[in-house]
Amino acid sequence: MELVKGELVGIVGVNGVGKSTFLRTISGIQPALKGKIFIEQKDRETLPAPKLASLISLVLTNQPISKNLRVAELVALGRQPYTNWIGSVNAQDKQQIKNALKLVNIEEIQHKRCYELSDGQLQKVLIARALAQDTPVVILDEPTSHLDMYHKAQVLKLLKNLSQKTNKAILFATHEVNLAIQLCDKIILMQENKIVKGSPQELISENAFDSMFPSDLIYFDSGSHSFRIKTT
Ligand SMILES: Nc1ncnc2c1ncn2[C@@H]1O[C@H](COP(=O)(O)OP(=O)(O)OP(=O)(O)O)[C@@H](O)[C@H]1O
Repeated sequence: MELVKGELVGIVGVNGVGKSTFLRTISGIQPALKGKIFIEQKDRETLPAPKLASLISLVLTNQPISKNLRVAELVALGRQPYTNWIGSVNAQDKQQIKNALKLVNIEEIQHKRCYELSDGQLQKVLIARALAQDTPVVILDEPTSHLDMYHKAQVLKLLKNLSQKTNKAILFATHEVNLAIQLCDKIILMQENKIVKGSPQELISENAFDSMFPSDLIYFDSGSHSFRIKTT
């Protein structure tokens, strides 16, 4: 598989199919059982941790964070791969932090403590931290879990805009298939015995979504490009 700069790529698939395992493997949290990962032509396994941190940023669900920190402080942690051993930020770091807050549109809440934020706001802060890290690749695991329908759409729309504005490759795992179809440039559909990838339109025309779930309860409606519940 290939990730291209400026593209938003969603990974979809049923619970337990391996989406998170795949993302953890790409980002180096766990070793690959098989295969190789190259980032900007460099073999990931040969990259020292600080170099890897300048290439891939990661936003995980339920990752432990210190909610006592203020928003701007948490975003500033994204600069950690570039700061000196005491973590002091220079003018360039400050500019990157400012840019990240602006891109995600959270400047107004930058002085709030993270425990004061809603789940949707916190998710944006974590995305801003990844942007402050200034990497060509951003990986997110279920960035919209715990969010209501409006905020799910808002976060995914934000990722779409960021991929275009910042020219980053953004890869995320999601259960929001209907939203992914509307917003992603490419979709990777993981199934137990095969992986299909392509533009949403390509996957729809190949009827790839038809076999995603057991057919007793829901079905893929090719007219509305969305999953629907069977009423009979
Ligand atoms: N630490 C672990 N040790 C052993 N097996 C694991 C571990 N983590 C995950 N698995 C197993 O690996 C498989 C893939 O899990 P993974 O979490 O990657 O799936 P997923 O597609 O992200 O699922 P979900 O949509 O439920 O988050 C599952 O069968 C899971 O039980």
